[in-house]
Amino acid sequence: MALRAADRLKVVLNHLDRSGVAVRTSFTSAQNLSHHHPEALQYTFDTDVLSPEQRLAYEENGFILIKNLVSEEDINRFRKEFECICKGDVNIPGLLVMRDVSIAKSEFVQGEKAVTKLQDFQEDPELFRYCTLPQILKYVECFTGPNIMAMHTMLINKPPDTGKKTSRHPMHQDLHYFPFRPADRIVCAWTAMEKVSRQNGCLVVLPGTHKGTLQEHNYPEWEGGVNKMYHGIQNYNPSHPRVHLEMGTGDTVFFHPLLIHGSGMNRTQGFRKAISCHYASADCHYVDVKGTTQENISKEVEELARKRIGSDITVSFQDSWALRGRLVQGDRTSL
Ligand SMILES: CCCC(=O)SCCNC(=O)CCNC(=O)[C@H](O)C(C)(C)COP(=O)(O)OP(=O)(O)OC[C@H]1O[C@@H](n2cnc3c(N)ncnc32)[C@H](O)[C@@H]1OP(=O)(O)O
Ligand SMILES: Nc1ncnc2c1ncn2[C@@H]1O[C@H](COP(=O)(O)OP(=O)(O)OP(=O)(O)O)[C@@H](O)[C@H]1O
Ligand SMILES: O=C(O)CCC(=O)C(=O)O
Ligand SMILES: [Fe+2]
Ligand SMILES: [Mg+2]
Repeated sequence: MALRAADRLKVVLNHLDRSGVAVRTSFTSAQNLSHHHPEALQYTFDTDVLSPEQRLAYEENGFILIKNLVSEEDINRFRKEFECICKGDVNIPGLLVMRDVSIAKSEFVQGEKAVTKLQDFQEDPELFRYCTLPQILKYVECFTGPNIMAMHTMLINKPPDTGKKTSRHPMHQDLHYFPFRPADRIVCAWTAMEKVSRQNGCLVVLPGTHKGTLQEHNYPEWEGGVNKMYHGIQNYNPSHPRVHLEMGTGDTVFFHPLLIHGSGMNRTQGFRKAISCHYASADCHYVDVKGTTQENISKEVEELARKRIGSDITVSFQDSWALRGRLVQGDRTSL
Protein backbone atom coordinates (compact mmCIF):
# COMPACT_ATOMS: atom_id res chain seq x y z
CA MET A 1 0.00 0.00 0.00
CA ALA A 2 2.90 2.41 0.51
CA LEU A 3 2.91 4.84 -2.38
CA ARG A 4 5.63 4.32 -4.92
CA ALA A 5 7.81 7.32 -5.67
CA ALA A 6 6.03 7.84 -8.98
CA ASP A 7 2.62 7.86 -7.28
CA ARG A 8 3.88 10.34 -4.73
CA LEU A 9 4.96 12.63 -7.47
CA LYS A 10 1.55 12.26 -9.08
CA VAL A 11 -0.05 13.35 -5.81
CA VAL A 12 2.04 16.49 -5.76
CA LEU A 13 1.29 17.22 -9.39
CA ASN A 14 -2.44 16.65 -8.87
CA HIS A 15 -2.39 19.29 -6.23
CA LEU A 16 -0.68 21.66 -8.59
CA ASP A 17 -3.33 21.18 -11.22
CA ARG A 18 -6.16 21.97 -8.90
CA SER A 19 -5.24 24.79 -6.59
CA GLY A 20 -3.62 28.13 -6.97
CA VAL A 21 -1.23 30.31 -5.12
CA ALA A 22 -1.09 28.41 -1.85
CA VAL A 23 0.06 25.37 -3.72
CA ARG A 24 2.74 27.19 -5.58
CA THR A 25 4.34 28.05 -2.24
CA SER A 26 4.08 24.44 -1.20
CA PHE A 27 5.36 23.26 -4.56
CA THR A 28 8.56 25.03 -3.70
CA SER A 29 8.66 23.34 -0.32
CA ALA A 30 7.53 20.02 -1.78
CA GLN A 31 10.32 20.22 -4.32
CA ASN A 32 12.78 21.04 -1.59
CA LEU A 33 11.37 18.24 0.47
CA SER A 34 11.63 15.64 -2.24
CA HIS A 35 15.07 16.91 -3.01
CA HIS A 36 16.21 16.20 0.53
CA HIS A 37 13.88 13.28 1.29
CA PRO A 38 12.89 10.86 -1.46
CA GLU A 39 10.02 9.78 0.87
CA ALA A 40 8.09 13.07 0.46
CA LEU A 41 4.29 12.64 0.57
CA GLN A 42 4.42 9.04 1.57
CA TYR A 43 2.26 9.59 4.66
CA THR A 44 -0.83 11.44 3.43
CA PHE A 45 -3.47 11.36 0.71
CA ASP A 46 -4.93 14.33 -1.08
CA THR A 47 -8.57 14.52 -0.02
CA ASP A 48 -8.90 18.32 -0.08
CA VAL A 49 -9.05 18.36 3.71
CA LEU A 50 -5.44 19.00 4.65
CA SER A 51 -3.86 22.07 3.14
CA PRO A 52 -0.56 21.45 1.31
CA GLU A 53 1.18 23.04 4.31
CA GLN A 54 -0.57 20.69 6.71
CA ARG A 55 0.34 17.69 4.59
CA LEU A 56 3.97 18.68 4.50
CA ALA A 57 3.95 19.29 8.24
CA TYR A 58 2.64 15.75 8.89
CA GLU A 59 5.16 14.29 6.45
CA GLU A 60 7.95 16.10 8.32
CA ASN A 61 6.79 15.80 11.93
CA GLY A 62 4.53 12.75 12.08
CA PHE A 63 1.69 14.60 13.82
CA ILE A 64 -0.75 17.41 13.26
CA LEU A 65 -2.82 19.28 15.82
CA ILE A 66 -6.30 20.50 14.90
CA LYS A 67 -7.80 22.92 17.36
CA ASN A 68 -11.36 22.74 18.61
CA LEU A 69 -12.39 19.72 16.53
CA VAL A 70 -14.76 18.12 19.05
CA SER A 71 -17.54 20.18 20.67
CA GLU A 72 -17.83 20.78 24.42
CA GLU A 73 -21.26 19.18 24.22
CA ASP A 74 -19.82 15.92 22.90
CA ILE A 75 -16.97 16.00 25.43
CA ASN A 76 -19.49 16.46 28.26
CA ARG A 77 -21.46 13.46 27.02
CA PHE A 78 -18.27 11.34 27.01
CA ARG A 79 -17.52 12.52 30.56
CA LYS A 80 -21.00 11.54 31.75
CA GLU A 81 -20.68 8.09 30.21
CA PHE A 82 -17.26 7.66 31.80
CA GLU A 83 -18.78 8.49 35.20
CA CYS A 84 -21.60 5.97 34.67
CA ILE A 85 -19.07 3.26 33.82
CA CYS A 86 -16.94 4.04 36.87
CA LYS A 87 -19.99 3.97 39.14
CA GLY A 88 -20.91 0.59 37.71
CA ASP A 89 -24.23 1.85 36.31
CA VAL A 90 -23.49 0.34 32.90
CA ASN A 91 -21.70 -2.85 32.00
CA ILE A 92 -20.05 -2.91 28.59
CA PRO A 93 -18.90 -6.22 27.04
CA GLY A 94 -15.16 -6.33 26.37
CA LEU A 95 -14.44 -3.10 28.22
CA LEU A 96 -11.24 -3.10 30.27
CA VAL A 97 -11.18 -0.83 33.30
CA MET A 98 -7.64 -0.24 34.45
CA ARG A 99 -6.46 1.27 37.73
CA ASP A 100 -3.13 2.96 38.27
CA VAL A 101 -0.58 0.46 39.53
CA SER A 102 0.20 2.53 42.64
CA ILE A 103 -3.50 2.55 43.60
CA ALA A 104 -4.25 -1.03 42.53
CA LYS A 105 -1.45 -2.40 44.65
CA SER A 106 -2.14 -0.45 47.84
CA GLU A 107 -5.06 1.60 49.10
CA PHE A 108 -8.72 1.11 48.25
CA VAL A 109 -10.08 3.93 46.14
CA GLN A 110 -13.57 3.89 44.66
CA GLY A 111 -15.27 5.23 41.56
CA GLU A 112 -13.62 7.29 38.87
CA LYS A 113 -10.72 8.27 41.12
CA ALA A 114 -9.50 4.68 40.94
CA VAL A 115 -9.59 4.44 37.15
CA THR A 116 -6.56 5.36 35.08
CA LYS A 117 -7.95 4.26 31.73
CA LEU A 118 -10.78 2.56 29.93
CA GLN A 119 -9.75 0.43 27.05
CA ASP A 120 -11.82 -1.20 24.28
CA PHE A 121 -15.07 0.76 24.51
CA GLN A 122 -16.15 -0.31 21.01
CA GLU A 123 -19.38 -1.83 22.41
CA ASP A 124 -20.36 1.36 24.25
CA PRO A 125 -22.51 3.30 21.74
CA GLU A 126 -22.04 6.60 23.56
CA LEU A 127 -18.23 6.50 23.80
CA PHE A 128 -17.87 4.85 20.40
CA ARG A 129 -19.67 7.85 18.90
CA TYR A 130 -16.29 9.56 19.29
CA CYS A 131 -14.77 7.17 16.73
CA THR A 132 -17.50 7.93 14.19
CA LEU A 133 -17.55 11.74 14.45
CA PRO A 134 -17.54 12.95 10.83
CA GLN A 135 -15.10 15.79 11.55
CA ILE A 136 -12.59 13.24 12.90
CA LEU A 137 -13.08 10.71 10.09
CA LYS A 138 -12.60 13.43 7.51
CA TYR A 139 -9.04 13.87 8.78
CA VAL A 140 -8.44 10.17 9.39
CA GLU A 141 -9.16 9.45 5.72
CA CYS A 142 -6.17 11.62 4.75
CA PHE A 143 -3.93 9.03 6.41
CA THR A 144 -5.81 5.73 6.01
CA GLY A 145 -7.69 6.19 2.76
CA PRO A 146 -11.46 5.54 2.42
CA ASN A 147 -11.87 2.11 4.09
CA ILE A 148 -11.51 2.83 7.79
CA MET A 149 -11.41 0.53 10.81
CA ALA A 150 -11.47 1.77 14.41
CA MET A 151 -8.98 -0.67 15.93
CA HIS A 152 -8.21 0.58 19.41
CA THR A 153 -10.22 2.79 21.73
CA MET A 154 -9.18 4.40 25.01
CA LEU A 155 -10.38 6.97 27.50
CA ILE A 156 -7.40 7.99 29.59
CA ASN A 157 -8.00 9.45 33.06
CA LYS A 158 -4.44 10.24 34.11
CA PRO A 159 -4.60 10.44 37.90
CA PRO A 160 -2.81 12.92 40.17
CA ASP A 161 0.57 11.33 40.75
CA THR A 162 0.71 9.52 44.09
CA GLY A 163 4.38 10.47 44.44
CA LYS A 164 5.63 7.30 42.79
CA LYS A 165 5.70 8.79 39.27
CA THR A 166 3.51 5.94 38.00
CA SER A 167 1.23 8.46 36.24
CA ARG A 168 3.91 8.86 33.58
CA HIS A 169 3.58 7.06 30.29
CA PRO A 170 7.03 6.00 29.07
CA MET A 171 8.23 7.01 25.63
CA HIS A 172 6.91 4.51 23.08
CA GLN A 173 5.67 3.88 19.56
CA ASP A 174 2.08 2.64 19.33
CA LEU A 175 3.00 0.31 16.45
CA HIS A 176 4.64 -1.91 19.09
CA TYR A 177 1.09 -2.98 20.06
CA PHE A 178 -0.17 -3.57 16.52
CA PRO A 179 0.33 -6.72 14.39
CA PHE A 180 -0.88 -5.02 11.22
CA ARG A 181 0.74 -3.04 8.46
CA PRO A 182 1.55 -0.89 6.62
CA ALA A 183 2.30 1.53 9.44
CA ASP A 184 1.71 4.57 7.24
CA ARG A 185 -1.97 3.62 6.90
CA ILE A 186 -2.51 3.71 10.68
CA VAL A 187 -3.21 6.90 12.65
CA CYS A 188 -4.14 7.84 16.19
CA ALA A 189 -6.68 10.55 16.98
CA TRP A 190 -6.23 11.86 20.55
CA THR A 191 -8.63 14.50 21.83
CA ALA A 192 -8.11 16.54 24.99
CA MET A 193 -11.24 16.42 27.18
CA GLU A 194 -10.00 19.45 29.11
CA LYS A 195 -7.02 21.78 29.10
CA VAL A 196 -3.90 19.64 29.05
CA SER A 197 -0.60 21.19 30.00
CA ARG A 198 2.83 20.26 31.15
CA GLN A 199 1.44 20.48 34.70
CA ASN A 200 -1.12 17.70 34.27
CA GLY A 201 0.99 15.57 31.94
CA CYS A 202 0.30 16.47 28.33
CA LEU A 203 1.56 14.35 25.45
CA VAL A 204 5.26 14.72 24.68
CA VAL A 205 6.36 13.90 21.13
CA LEU A 206 9.68 13.56 19.32
CA PRO A 207 8.94 15.17 15.93
CA GLY A 208 10.16 13.28 12.88
CA THR A 209 10.69 9.95 14.63
CA HIS A 210 7.88 8.43 12.51
CA LYS A 211 10.50 8.23 9.72
CA GLY A 212 12.48 5.71 11.76
CA THR A 213 11.83 2.03 12.41
CA LEU A 214 10.02 0.21 15.18
CA GLN A 215 12.28 0.09 18.26
CA GLU A 216 12.57 -2.52 20.95
CA HIS A 217 10.17 -1.89 23.86
CA ASN A 218 10.44 -3.16 27.44
CA TYR A 219 9.21 -2.22 30.90
CA PRO A 220 11.16 0.84 32.06
CA GLU A 221 13.11 0.39 35.27
CA TRP A 222 11.15 2.84 37.35
CA GLU A 223 11.57 2.58 41.14
CA GLY A 224 7.91 3.34 41.90
CA GLY A 225 6.62 0.65 39.53
CA VAL A 226 5.06 0.83 36.10
CA ASN A 227 1.57 0.14 34.79
CA LYS A 228 0.77 -3.15 33.10
CA MET A 229 1.72 -3.11 29.40
CA TYR A 230 3.25 0.38 29.60
CA HIS A 231 6.31 -0.68 27.64
CA GLY A 232 8.83 1.97 26.73
CA ILE A 233 11.82 2.51 24.48
CA GLN A 234 14.97 2.24 26.61
CA ASN A 235 17.44 4.04 24.45
CA TYR A 236 15.77 6.80 22.48
CA ASN A 237 18.00 9.78 21.87
CA PRO A 238 17.48 11.99 24.97
CA SER A 239 18.76 15.05 23.13
CA HIS A 240 16.21 14.70 20.30
CA PRO A 241 14.07 17.87 20.38
CA ARG A 242 10.81 17.20 22.24
CA VAL A 243 7.54 19.01 21.87
CA HIS A 244 5.04 19.28 24.73
CA LEU A 245 1.58 19.29 23.15
CA GLU A 246 -0.42 21.66 25.30
CA MET A 247 -4.03 21.53 24.17
CA GLY A 248 -7.47 22.93 24.95
CA THR A 249 -10.77 21.08 25.30
CA GLY A 250 -11.72 19.43 22.00
CA ASP A 251 -8.31 19.98 20.38
CA THR A 252 -7.26 16.83 18.55
CA VAL A 253 -3.85 15.55 17.54
CA PHE A 254 -3.46 13.00 14.75
CA PHE A 255 -0.21 11.08 14.90
CA HIS A 256 1.68 8.31 13.14
CA PRO A 257 2.14 4.96 14.96
CA LEU A 258 5.94 5.17 14.74
CA LEU A 259 6.07 8.63 16.32
CA ILE A 260 7.87 8.34 19.67
CA HIS A 261 5.67 9.84 22.37
CA GLY A 262 4.77 9.57 26.04
CA SER A 263 3.36 11.75 28.77
CA GLY A 264 4.82 13.26 31.90
CA MET A 265 3.45 12.94 35.39
CA ASN A 266 0.32 14.67 36.55
CA ARG A 267 1.41 17.25 39.11
CA THR A 268 -2.13 18.58 39.68
CA GLN A 269 -4.96 17.24 41.83
CA GLY A 270 -7.26 16.84 38.83
CA PHE A 271 -7.67 13.79 36.59
CA ARG A 272 -6.36 14.63 33.11
CA LYS A 273 -8.81 13.19 30.61
CA ALA A 274 -8.38 12.37 26.94
CA ILE A 275 -10.26 10.15 24.52
CA SER A 276 -8.56 8.43 21.63
CA CYS A 277 -8.95 5.98 18.79
CA HIS A 278 -6.40 4.26 16.60
CA TYR A 279 -7.63 3.88 13.06
CA ALA A 280 -6.24 1.71 10.30
CA SER A 281 -7.05 1.24 6.66
CA ALA A 282 -9.25 -1.86 6.34
CA ASP A 283 -6.86 -2.79 3.51
CA CYS A 284 -4.04 -3.34 6.02
CA HIS A 285 -2.99 -6.94 6.66
CA TYR A 286 -2.01 -8.84 9.77
CA VAL A 287 1.63 -9.81 10.24
CA ASP A 288 3.25 -12.54 12.29
CA VAL A 289 5.36 -10.94 15.02
CA LYS A 290 7.17 -14.12 16.08
CA GLY A 291 10.90 -13.49 16.24
CA THR A 292 10.44 -9.70 16.19
CA THR A 293 10.67 -7.07 18.96
CA GLN A 294 6.86 -7.31 19.28
CA GLU A 295 6.98 -10.86 20.60
CA ASN A 296 7.01 -9.67 24.24
CA ILE A 297 3.80 -7.65 23.94
CA SER A 298 2.07 -10.36 21.87
CA LYS A 299 2.71 -12.88 24.66
CA GLU A 300 1.33 -10.49 27.29
CA VAL A 301 -1.79 -9.85 25.24
CA GLU A 302 -2.32 -13.59 24.62
CA GLU A 303 -1.87 -14.23 28.36
CA LEU A 304 -4.43 -11.54 29.19
CA ALA A 305 -6.88 -13.09 26.70
CA ARG A 306 -6.43 -16.50 28.37
CA LYS A 307 -7.19 -14.93 31.76
CA ARG A 308 -10.30 -13.17 30.52
CA ILE A 309 -11.75 -15.67 28.05
CA GLY A 310 -10.39 -18.95 29.39
CA SER A 311 -7.92 -21.37 27.91
CA ASP A 312 -10.35 -23.54 25.88
CA ILE A 313 -10.12 -21.19 22.89
CA THR A 314 -6.80 -19.70 21.85
CA VAL A 315 -6.95 -16.02 20.96
CA SER A 316 -3.83 -14.97 19.12
CA PHE A 317 -2.41 -11.43 19.20
CA GLN A 318 -3.85 -10.93 15.69
CA ASP A 319 -7.26 -12.38 16.71
CA SER A 320 -7.41 -9.97 19.64
CA TRP A 321 -7.28 -7.09 17.15
CA ALA A 322 -9.66 -8.64 14.62
CA LEU A 323 -12.17 -9.04 17.47
CA ARG A 324 -11.84 -5.46 18.67
CA GLY A 325 -11.78 -3.76 15.26
CA ARG A 326 -14.96 -2.07 13.99
CA LEU A 327 -15.59 -0.70 10.51
CA VAL A 328 -16.45 3.01 10.59
CA GLN A 329 -16.28 3.90 6.88
CA GLY A 330 -16.16 2.05 3.54
CA ASP A 331 -15.68 -1.72 3.32
CA ARG A 332 -14.05 -4.19 5.67
CA THR A 333 -11.72 -5.49 2.99
CA SER A 334 -9.01 -7.21 5.01
CA LEU A 335 -8.55 -6.41 8.71
C1 LIG B 1 -1.37 1.97 21.55
C2 LIG B 1 -1.60 1.21 22.71
C3 LIG B 1 -0.86 1.69 23.88
C4 LIG B 1 -1.33 0.98 25.08
O1 LIG B 1 -2.33 0.38 25.03
S1 LIG B 1 -0.38 1.08 26.44
C5 LIG B 1 -1.22 0.32 27.81
C6 LIG B 1 -1.85 -0.93 27.57
N1 LIG B 1 -2.35 -1.32 28.78
C7 LIG B 1 -3.18 -2.30 28.85
O2 LIG B 1 -3.56 -2.88 27.89
C8 LIG B 1 -3.65 -2.57 30.21
C9 LIG B 1 -4.15 -3.91 30.32
N2 LIG B 1 -4.81 -4.01 31.56
C10 LIG B 1 -4.81 -5.11 32.24
O3 LIG B 1 -4.20 -6.06 31.82
C11 LIG B 1 -5.62 -5.16 33.50
O4 LIG B 1 -6.38 -4.02 33.66
C12 LIG B 1 -4.75 -5.39 34.73
C13 LIG B 1 -3.72 -4.27 34.86
C14 LIG B 1 -4.01 -6.73 34.66
C15 LIG B 1 -5.64 -5.40 35.95
O5 LIG B 1 -6.46 -6.50 35.86
P1 LIG B 1 -7.75 -6.70 36.76
O6 LIG B 1 -8.09 -8.12 36.70
O7 LIG B 1 -8.76 -5.71 36.34
O8 LIG B 1 -7.31 -6.19 38.17
P2 LIG B 1 -7.01 -6.89 39.53
O9 LIG B 1 -7.29 -5.82 40.50
O10 LIG B 1 -7.69 -8.19 39.67
O11 LIG B 1 -5.44 -7.13 39.46
C16 LIG B 1 -4.84 -8.27 38.96
C17 LIG B 1 -3.35 -8.14 39.22
O12 LIG B 1 -2.83 -7.05 38.41
C18 LIG B 1 -2.26 -6.07 39.25
N3 LIG B 1 -2.56 -4.77 38.70
C19 LIG B 1 -3.73 -4.13 38.72
N4 LIG B 1 -3.64 -2.99 38.08
C20 LIG B 1 -2.39 -2.92 37.61
C21 LIG B 1 -1.69 -1.99 36.87
N5 LIG B 1 -2.26 -0.87 36.46
N6 LIG B 1 -0.43 -2.24 36.55
C22 LIG B 1 0.18 -3.35 36.95
N7 LIG B 1 -0.42 -4.29 37.66
C23 LIG B 1 -1.70 -4.06 37.99
C24 LIG B 1 -2.88 -6.29 40.62
O13 LIG B 1 -2.09 -5.79 41.64
C25 LIG B 1 -2.99 -7.79 40.65
O14 LIG B 1 -1.71 -8.33 40.89
P3 LIG B 1 -1.48 -9.54 41.89
O15 LIG B 1 -2.23 -10.69 41.29
O16 LIG B 1 -2.08 -9.09 43.18
O17 LIG B 1 -0.02 -9.71 41.94
N1 LIG C 1 13.69 8.87 33.76
C1 LIG C 1 12.92 8.61 32.72
N2 LIG C 1 13.05 7.47 32.04
C2 LIG C 1 12.26 7.21 30.99
N3 LIG C 1 11.31 8.01 30.56
C3 LIG C 1 11.11 9.14 31.21
C4 LIG C 1 11.91 9.52 32.31
N4 LIG C 1 11.48 10.72 32.74
C5 LIG C 1 10.47 11.07 31.95
N5 LIG C 1 10.25 10.12 31.04
C6 LIG C 1 9.21 10.10 30.04
O1 LIG C 1 9.41 11.17 29.14
C7 LIG C 1 8.16 11.74 28.76
C8 LIG C 1 8.06 13.17 29.00
O2 LIG C 1 8.67 13.48 30.15
P1 LIG C 1 8.81 14.94 30.61
O3 LIG C 1 10.21 15.11 31.05
O4 LIG C 1 8.24 15.88 29.65
O5 LIG C 1 7.81 14.84 31.81
P2 LIG C 1 8.02 15.34 33.20
O6 LIG C 1 9.43 15.25 33.62
O7 LIG C 1 6.98 14.66 34.05
O8 LIG C 1 7.53 16.82 33.02
P3 LIG C 1 8.37 18.18 32.74
O9 LIG C 1 9.56 17.83 31.90
O10 LIG C 1 7.36 19.01 32.04
O11 LIG C 1 8.74 18.67 34.06
C9 LIG C 1 7.14 10.93 29.51
O12 LIG C 1 6.70 9.96 28.63
C10 LIG C 1 7.88 10.34 30.65
O13 LIG C 1 7.27 9.16 31.09
O1 LIG D 1 -2.71 9.89 27.19
C1 LIG D 1 -1.53 9.61 27.40
O2 LIG D 1 -0.95 9.95 28.41
C2 LIG D 1 -0.76 8.80 26.39
C3 LIG D 1 -1.37 7.50 26.14
C4 LIG D 1 -0.68 6.73 25.08
O3 LIG D 1 0.19 7.20 24.41
C5 LIG D 1 -1.08 5.34 24.85
O4 LIG D 1 -1.86 4.78 25.64
O5 LIG D 1 -0.62 4.76 23.86
FE1 LIG E 1 0.73 5.83 22.76
MG1 LIG F 1 11.15 16.34 32.43
